Amino acid sequence: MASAKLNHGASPLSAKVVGSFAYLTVKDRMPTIITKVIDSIHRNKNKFFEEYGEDGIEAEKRAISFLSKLRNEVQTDKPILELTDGLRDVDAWNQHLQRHQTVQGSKESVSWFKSPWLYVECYMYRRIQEAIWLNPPINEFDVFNEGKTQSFFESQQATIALCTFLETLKKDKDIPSKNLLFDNFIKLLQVSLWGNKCDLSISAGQENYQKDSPVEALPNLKPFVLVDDSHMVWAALTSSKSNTVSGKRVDIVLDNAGFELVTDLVLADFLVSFCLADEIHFHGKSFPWFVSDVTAKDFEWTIRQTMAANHKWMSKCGVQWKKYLKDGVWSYHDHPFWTLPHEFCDMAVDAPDLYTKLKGADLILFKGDLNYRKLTGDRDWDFTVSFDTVLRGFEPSPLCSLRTLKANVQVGLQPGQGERLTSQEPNWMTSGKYAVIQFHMPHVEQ
Ligand SMILES: O=P(O)(O)OC[C@@]1(O)O[C@H](CO)[C@@H](O)[C@@H]1O
Ligand SMILES: [Mn+2]
Repeated sequence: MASAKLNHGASPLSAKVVGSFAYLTVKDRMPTIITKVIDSIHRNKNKFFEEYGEDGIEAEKRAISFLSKLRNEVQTDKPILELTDGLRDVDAWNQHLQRHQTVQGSKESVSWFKSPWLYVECYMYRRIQEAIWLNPPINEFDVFNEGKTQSFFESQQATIALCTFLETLKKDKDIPSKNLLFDNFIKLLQVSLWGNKCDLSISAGQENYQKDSPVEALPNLKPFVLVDDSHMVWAALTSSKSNTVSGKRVDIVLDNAGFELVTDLVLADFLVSFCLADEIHFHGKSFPWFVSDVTAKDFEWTIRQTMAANHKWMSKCGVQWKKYLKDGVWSYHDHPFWTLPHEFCDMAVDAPDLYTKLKGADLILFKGDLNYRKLTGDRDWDFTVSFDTVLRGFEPSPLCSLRTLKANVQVGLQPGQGERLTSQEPNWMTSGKYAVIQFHMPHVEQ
């Protein structure tokens, strides 16, 4: 891996700043998440015994002791350690650690409270994975599975409403006018945007699900969309410039399982059903990540559950999604880069294969807050700096971030807009109440 530039741009958010959201996350929310992981492993003790006998119990104990040690390292601001579990991303992580040690001047200075928040928060999830992975036979256990499945079941009513909305559109035999198609596209894009409100890591695993009809709620949410580039997304999707030989491809870089994933699948179904895309590539995580993020297992499970639902339109959607996958119209991809702590501007150098793959898309939708933090480098940018500027050359294809605000980074606002919000609602950047739809078109012809 070539050396990356850690020093590009404004300073990274960090728990160094006492009282900041990053500080409160490292101090309170991250230890709480580790405690919940320990609880979840402990609750499954009987299951491990049934499956693996005494070996399962021993592994449970060892994993819990790894995790207790990890929690102590966070709480006492210990140096970040090298990974030792031999997984394929170990070198990338350890090289990244060395870069930080070089920049910060010593091994001791790279620690939970002194280093960039983005780095240490990602590292915590990787260490949780290490604790599981190093302890066979429970090494395939998803410590966040219960929360993800619960959030799916608890959003059932909203899922039914959304699937019914989609199937009603499809049933209408008339070819929709371009205006109607646009209106419905905007609706489903916004539903997918607000689906991002339902992540479990911001609430440290507390219940967080969608109860109402997501489409009907949209007009009330409009004032909370601070930047709305959806017209540009539409233009990118409907321009004739795209690759007509192999068809139009939309990539969705997924965020959370549960209701958010349902909103993404419905949007993807709409794009294909109304010929706005010929192919959808979904990108997920290769191990459990940030409490609620989608893994391959979650993706398959969600489609299976949707198919099996006891509701005509919901199960019809599930059957259609399964068929899209079988026919190769939809495909699921994971790449180790998505679970590294790197800013996306380093992708071209640090994961050139993924960057090249993304270049094949006509549009990339980046879901959620963590993807926004990685797009912007999780830095203390001025609110008015442009989205184009902070991407710092990351432009594999036309791209759009659909994100509800849950971290102190926001760019592309009007002069005074951020300051006004700060004076009215001090926690506007972290409450999940506000959102952005931010688009970027590459400067050079792809
Ligand atoms: O990417 P997502 O699921 O929208 O949000 C992830 C998240 O909850 O995790 C961090 C909190 O610890 C924040 O960056 C962010 O709010
Ligand atoms: Mn997430």
